[in-house]
Amino acid sequence: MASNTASIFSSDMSWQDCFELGQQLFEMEDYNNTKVWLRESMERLRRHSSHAHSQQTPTSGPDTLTLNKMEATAKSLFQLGDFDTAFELSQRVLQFDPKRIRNWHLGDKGTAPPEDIDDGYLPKHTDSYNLSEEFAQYEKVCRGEVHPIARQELRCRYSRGSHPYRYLAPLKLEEHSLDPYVATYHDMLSPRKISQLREMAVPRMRRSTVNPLPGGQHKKSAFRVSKNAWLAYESHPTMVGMLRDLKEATGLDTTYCEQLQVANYGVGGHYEPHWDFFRDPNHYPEEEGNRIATAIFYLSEVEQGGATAFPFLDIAVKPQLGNVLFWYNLHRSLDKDYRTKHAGCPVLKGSKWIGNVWIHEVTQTFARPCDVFRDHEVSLEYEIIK
Ligand SMILES: O=C(O)CCC(=O)C(=O)O
Ligand SMILES: [Fe+2]
Repeated sequence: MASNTASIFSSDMSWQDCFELGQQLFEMEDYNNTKVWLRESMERLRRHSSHAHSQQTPTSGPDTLTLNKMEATAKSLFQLGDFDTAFELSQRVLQFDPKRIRNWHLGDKGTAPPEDIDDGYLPKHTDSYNLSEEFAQYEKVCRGEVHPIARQELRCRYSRGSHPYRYLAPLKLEEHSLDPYVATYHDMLSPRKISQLREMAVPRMRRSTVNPLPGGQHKKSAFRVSKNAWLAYESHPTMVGMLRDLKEATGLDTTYCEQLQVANYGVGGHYEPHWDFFRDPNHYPEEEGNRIATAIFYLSEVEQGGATAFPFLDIAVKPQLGNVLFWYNLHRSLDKDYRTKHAGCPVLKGSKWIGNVWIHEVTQTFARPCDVFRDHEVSLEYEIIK
């Protein structure tokens, strides 16, 4: 499979990439696929090291941390009864650090400490969701199997947004869908500002969580595999500027936004289909209202995978450094627009960084007035999983 992917995209996956994928799958309790990827990874590591040996070039084997992970994974696989894969992993560990055999004879006292104790952990979506048409469609869109139909009305154009300054410096706008409205603003953040943001976020990054119940505990979940940090806009002029630019572009008032959420996905990282609006009013402050719109600032590109996908709209947006993907989560009537279900597709190669801005509904009355008629019915059928 790894070589198939490589032949399509003409780039190869390293043994570390395959190992990372295997580990993610293990975390998701997908043991059949775990086995395939871990074995592929070990085979590649074996080939990599024997090639280096035959060329008489010094090879940099796995570092201590990786060896610890390999050892811990082998142990878990052994306990699950997958002796062959456990054996294969152990062989590679011993190849690079033969002294470890002594620890194994000492039992638990000698093994590497677990990296992170998981207290609350939610499984992936239910099996029935993974078998649904909707999920199959999500996977298709992530693979780039989209069928652009009747999109003649969509344009790439210069936009003056809502500020006179933008007559001099118009924005580069690419429309993906008019109803619901989904668009990209190109070149909104310079590489220098992106580096600043990422540097500010790194020390605060923690494993992302989801919170299914209002007031409930935030939990790690296999349907959202990433790390994130929250940054206060006022803490740096770059972030103040991001809100100002968004306001100029969209006309929306950015007074009521959550803090900036910087997120990072490694290989295998993803965020399965979800809505950004809250379904339960207890989840958001009444005086701010629900999340009317989302703006994703792309803080990196991704070599393979990692698109933002809208399964119902047949849209997959590839991260492009400095671009902003913007959409409305609510109808003009402020009803939830169920067509806006979206996902962060799995990263296959590289690393993905984004900055999420969530703009709330209060104070947008003049920027986005409602129509004479309530316009929510078109999206109701998308609430139900098929
Ligand atoms: O990673 C992406 O492209 C989407 C992220 C997202 O939907 C979210 O953080 O709510
Ligand atoms: Fe989202």
